[in-house]
Amino acid sequence: MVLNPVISKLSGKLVVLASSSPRRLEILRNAGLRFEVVPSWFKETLKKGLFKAPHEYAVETAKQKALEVARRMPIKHLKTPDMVIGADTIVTVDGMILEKPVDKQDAYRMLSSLSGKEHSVFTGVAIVLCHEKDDDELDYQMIDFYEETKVKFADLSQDMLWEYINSGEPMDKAGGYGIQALGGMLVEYVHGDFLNVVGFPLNHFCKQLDVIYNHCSFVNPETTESVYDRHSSPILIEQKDTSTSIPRHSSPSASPLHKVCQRRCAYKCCSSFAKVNRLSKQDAGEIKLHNSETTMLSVMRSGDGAVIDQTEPKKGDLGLICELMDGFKASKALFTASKFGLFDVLHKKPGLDAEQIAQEIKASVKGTETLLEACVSLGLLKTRDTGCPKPGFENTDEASCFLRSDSHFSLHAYIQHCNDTLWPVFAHLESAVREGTSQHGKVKSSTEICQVIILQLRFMHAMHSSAKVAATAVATAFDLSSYKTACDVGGCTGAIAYELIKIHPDLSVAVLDLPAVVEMSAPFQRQHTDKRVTFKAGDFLKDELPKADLYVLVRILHDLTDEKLHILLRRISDACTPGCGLLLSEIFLDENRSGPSRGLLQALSMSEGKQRSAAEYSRLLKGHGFITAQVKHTNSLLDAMLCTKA
Ligand SMILES: O=c1[nH]cc([C@@H]2O[C@H](COP(=O)(O)OP(=O)(O)OP(=O)(O)O)[C@@H](O)[C@H]2O)c(=O)[nH]1
Repeated sequence: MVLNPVISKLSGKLVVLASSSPRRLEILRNAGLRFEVVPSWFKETLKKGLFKAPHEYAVETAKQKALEVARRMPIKHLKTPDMVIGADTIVTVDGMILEKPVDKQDAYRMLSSLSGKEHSVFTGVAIVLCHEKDDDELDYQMIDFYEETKVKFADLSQDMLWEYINSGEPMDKAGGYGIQALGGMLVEYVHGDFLNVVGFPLNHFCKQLDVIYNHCSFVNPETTESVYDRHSSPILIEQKDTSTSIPRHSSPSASPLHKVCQRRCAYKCCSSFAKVNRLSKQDAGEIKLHNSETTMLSVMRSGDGAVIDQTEPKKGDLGLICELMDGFKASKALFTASKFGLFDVLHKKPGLDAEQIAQEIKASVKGTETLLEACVSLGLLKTRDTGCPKPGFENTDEASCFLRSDSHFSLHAYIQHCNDTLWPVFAHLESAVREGTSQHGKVKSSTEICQVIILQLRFMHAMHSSAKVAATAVATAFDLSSYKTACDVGGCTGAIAYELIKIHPDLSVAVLDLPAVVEMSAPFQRQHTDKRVTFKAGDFLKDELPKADLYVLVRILHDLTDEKLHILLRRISDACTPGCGLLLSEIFLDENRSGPSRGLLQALSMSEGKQRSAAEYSRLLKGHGFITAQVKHTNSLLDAMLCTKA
């Protein structure tokens, strides 16, 4: 028998606490909840500056912790949980967010900033409701909320502070104190939920369970039907079209588009608001559930059921517009840092200060300082306390992984391509839109002919680097064990081919590309000794295609005119016998063409071709005798589709 009947609704379900915090475990165990503990591997590195309010940071971190476990469990633990709970506790004082101290000095800095003052403790909580799917994708709904508690600290003397720090208690606790133990002695008063300070707002959590299990029937992921309160209490849901595919390991970037489609919420949370997100198997579609206190939208339905959006301006909208207005500045800051080799310098010598970095990259100190600060704000660099007045700088994990020129997944060359080729093309976007033509010609005409080869090589470097990042997702998208020979049509440097043979030991791949490309791709193959990848020079629109039982088309079709596209598909179809496969990899647009932004923005600079949805590609291929067997939204740079020749 448990005090809160809602807890009992979870009996028989696989509930997972995505946390290593012993306090959260204890709070939930004491409440009678039965669950497994699977600590999250999500690193708490979200860029705080990107959040409008501190609680949003805590909530987002909680979401990412929970999602990481929800995604990992079916793969690593071979079971899909019914519910995953994630939480993140932070302390805010004087506009700063304090998490767990990294060392004693950090604990001292935190505790002295709290001394004699009132501060806020926020715990963000995420509840992920998972739905098992036939394929290996995960459908889930996300409920998130936060709780705020105010705590006032007494004046703390130096002795007291150090005695407390030396007790060891502060180290694994947000803000550097544990209110439930020795830290309780530092506290003058607490306004709000005590357990929230300890790490988990139990009361609010139970109220949310009540909403989930007693008051709401959630959206059916298959039909995207509306949410209705069983007791007809009005619900307002804002459906956000997050059509941009979100990399499974990254923090979500919400698409700007909002579609309002629901009713009002009767449930009132005490101090916070609740959100319900739904991300389908394409990680698309987000739904927010507001309580009536925070409702800023009024929604009506017209006679034909269409939604009339009477949205009043709200603060969030300005944030979105500012983000878009500044987007080009952020891109250029990344390109510039990359061009100066900043991420390579900081990889070799982490912790350098601005002056030392300026010397290394041969730039002005003032300019370097400004660039470094911008990079920190964008989450590309982080500062390091060197004990000197000037901070040191180091790469974030993302920069280490993708921005160094020598890392395995380096996007350095692709970023240079963005800077040197795409940036000037986008400067002509107005003309491109007005005239409906690509502006590549205009930009290229100013280029010396002798530079063409250098440009071609740079382009190959760019394609190679982005192909390497996408390669694993493409190569692992489907079971290709029944194919023995493949032809990567327009396979350039062989980045995809080498990944394919790595994943599929019985496969050998012939890469077909133009003679000049094959010639220039030699330096990219030096590190590879495997003879299962061969290169054949030829024009895929004219020359004979190598015989294979699997044809691979990665980022080819979107760039071709309709005429060329049909020529190529007809040629591949003619080369195929029944049962042969076609592996197509592109960015697949949503069926309503509302995203993902990566695909739609790329279309703005495309010379001849067209971006398409999976269904559109499927129809095209069907016209050439290929039946689509499987489609995979990989959440990497490219999606994939496997078809069979009928
Ligand atoms: O008074 C107290 N305040 C805070 C705590 C504990 O502090 C940590 C907060 O850190 P976080 O939210 O990042 O959670 P982790 O411990 O790292 O575990 P996760 O696996 O969930 O990331 C939390 O443990 C609080 O309980 C305290 O004990 N007293």
